[in-house]
Amino acid sequence: MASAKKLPLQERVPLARTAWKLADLAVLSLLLALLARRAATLLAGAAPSCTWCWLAALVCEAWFTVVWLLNVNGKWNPVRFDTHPERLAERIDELPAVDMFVTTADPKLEPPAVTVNTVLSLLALDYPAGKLACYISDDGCSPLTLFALREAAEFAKLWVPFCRKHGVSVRAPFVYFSSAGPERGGAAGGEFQRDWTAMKSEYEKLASRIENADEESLVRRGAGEFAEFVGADRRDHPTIIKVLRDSCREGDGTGVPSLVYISREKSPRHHHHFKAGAMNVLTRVSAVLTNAPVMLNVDCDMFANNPQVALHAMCLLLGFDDEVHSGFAQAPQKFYGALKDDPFGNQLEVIYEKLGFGFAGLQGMFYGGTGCFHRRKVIYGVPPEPTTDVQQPTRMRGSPSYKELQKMFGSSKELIESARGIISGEMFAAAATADLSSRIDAAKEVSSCSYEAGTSWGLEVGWVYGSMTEDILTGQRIHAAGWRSALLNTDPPAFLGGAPTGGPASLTQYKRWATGLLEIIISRNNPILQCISRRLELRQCLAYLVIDVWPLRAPFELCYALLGPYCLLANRSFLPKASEPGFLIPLALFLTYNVYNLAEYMECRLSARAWWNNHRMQRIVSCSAWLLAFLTVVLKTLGLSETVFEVTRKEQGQGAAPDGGGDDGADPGRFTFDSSPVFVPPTALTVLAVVALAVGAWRAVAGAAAAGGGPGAGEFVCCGWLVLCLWPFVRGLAGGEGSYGIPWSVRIKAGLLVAAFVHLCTRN
Ligand SMILES: O=c1ccn([C@@H]2O[C@H](COP(=O)(O)OP(=O)(O)O[C@H]3O[C@H](CO)[C@@H](O)[C@H](O)[C@H]3O)[C@@H](O)[C@H]2O)c(=O)[nH]1
Ligand SMILES: [Mn+2]
Repeated sequence: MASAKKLPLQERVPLARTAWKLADLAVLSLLLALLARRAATLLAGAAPSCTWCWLAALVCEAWFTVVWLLNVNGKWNPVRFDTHPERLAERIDELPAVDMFVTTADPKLEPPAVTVNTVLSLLALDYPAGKLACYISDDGCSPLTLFALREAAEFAKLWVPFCRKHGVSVRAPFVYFSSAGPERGGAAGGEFQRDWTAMKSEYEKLASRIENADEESLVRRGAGEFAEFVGADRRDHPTIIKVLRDSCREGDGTGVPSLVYISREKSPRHHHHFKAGAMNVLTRVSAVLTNAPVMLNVDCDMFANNPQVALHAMCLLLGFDDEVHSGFAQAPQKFYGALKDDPFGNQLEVIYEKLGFGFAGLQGMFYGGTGCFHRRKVIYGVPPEPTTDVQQPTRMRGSPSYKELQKMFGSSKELIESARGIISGEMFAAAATADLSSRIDAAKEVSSCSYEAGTSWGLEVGWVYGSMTEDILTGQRIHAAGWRSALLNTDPPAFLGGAPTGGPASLTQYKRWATGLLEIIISRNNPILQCISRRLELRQCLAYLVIDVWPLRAPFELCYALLGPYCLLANRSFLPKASEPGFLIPLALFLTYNVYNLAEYMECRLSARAWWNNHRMQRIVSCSAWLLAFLTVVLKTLGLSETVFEVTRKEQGQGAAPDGGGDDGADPGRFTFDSSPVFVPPTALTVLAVVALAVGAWRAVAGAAAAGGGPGAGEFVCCGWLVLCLWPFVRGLAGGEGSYGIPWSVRIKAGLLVAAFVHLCTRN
């Protein structure tokens, strides 16, 4: 297809980081020195007063060293991918079709106005409209969502041509109209001004129709359109599919892609596998309707921020000599209207910038669940074409028989036929001509609850089941099949979404992620097994472990955090005295580690405050969300509880009319609480640390410290640092109106834990 002279569509650029590598090794040497010294002290029987404290510290520090090593591996050789969409025209005769998936699950937590903006931004992408189709999965089975989308499909007929005509830079209308008014002079100025004003008023009308829609009256008046919602329960209803727009049929010349609404069948007798289940239904429905060889998926709050994103993605999917290099192209998650300095530590900028680029330099970027372009065949479990130097397993090589396909994909003839083309690697199948509505029956068949029974869906085909963090798990399966993946780092960022704010929502999200990660670790899909038995590369496996071990870090970090308060209360020590030379090692480690992290934030153009917020949140998350995730999975393993996907609340402001967004004087960056059990351990830890500091200080002043064996500067610093990290809880305990204060039920449970711990410490 391409002659050697032509310029490449993408370039893989290794990023130099010599100074960082030295810093990585410096921290590593300090960690090793700490371990060596502690082990030597223990072996010599010289641990002052508390051998088991020293032993526990040794175990924790050994674990921290392992985590550091995993991180060093993950970040060691970062690469960047530069993409050149302007070269597509000369390199490629035809662009492949793209099916775009949007998932939504709850019209209350995910307001339809938010979803609509995401959908509009996708419909208006710079890409041949006939090659795009947008599918929305609604697990909330909400007539409001359908209504909003129906309205949006109408609005799109004005919006899409407007965006194309004027080269609008951000095509989610709420963002576009919330920035400054029309600024353009010259000849086009007058016309643009008029178009802009008209468009803004149309959008406001749309937003208010969506805002004012009322579920009951929609369903009541629902003869035609909403008839299927009458009596439908979101947990128990037949499939609803609506073709809101069929670009083949409607010759209105507006260039708006097809748009399909799907609420998959639900029944209490079947497990629905949350988002992974929704993605698999979207995959199958789109297979029998448009069957594009490339699929883009975004969460309902993740709008396309760069209208060229699909073209950039094509540079990665089509721009390598071997397709194995780009099984998928993932954009880093970035956030819209994010709070200043990341008070809840969930904007993940440094993680994406350091680990994301690091992954990209190994087998490839991890799949992040949203903002990702997949090859359909990769999702179908097809391994990459063999390159000359690799011996590959033969699964799904050649053309599988009808029987084999049926076993994998289920009994739908239409699906099997469409899968055949995809498996053979066809990227430019002629678009089907029959209209979409004629294939609704086939689409309903593949979205039924029982369709997957006995097939490979959720195992070797589609999004993998069994983890709340289906994205990491699915990406891992793809890498284990031998694919590599690319990082789609465009400027401006490809997609922007919402990060949760407030304590409860942020910790719930972290808890879900950690729960899912632990589910991966203890399953047969864990990366170590995949590395041994399949084609997950060793360093990629170790990089995955950096993320996968989040919940396992909780018990170690909690144990270490308790050592300081324990020693102050029990009049013991677990660190060398300030007067001993051995003290310099933990001191240097503490300083170097924190300066290293701070420097990472600086390099990512973030503030010192953002570093501190993230550092602090990581301590909080570890003893709350990760710890609870750990316990939840233990209970699940014992068969005592189930894990569920708790959907993150999407900020209302995002979809609201452009000039809405009232400010009631509340401080959105301040930590909030509710009576959820996640708040109990950090509350207890806060109280404990404060009590321990007070007892330790009193003892020091009264001169009652155990001679030689008692706590020293190290223990005080540990305890003090803990209080600083848990400062939001100190504030929450000290008072605070409403959700700014820690509820009494949490305080009482925490109080009981502290009392029990203090009793243990002071027993003898
Ligand atoms: O039963 C469900 C539950 C969720 N969703 C959708 O899944 C998406 C992600 O849910 P959200 O509550 O926004 O979770 P986040 O924590 O923000 O999502 C991150 O983490 C998830 C894994 O835990 C990934 O699936 C997401 O892509 C990733 O952005 C949303 O579009 C939901 O509508 C469903 O479709 N069905
Ligand atoms: Mn989200």
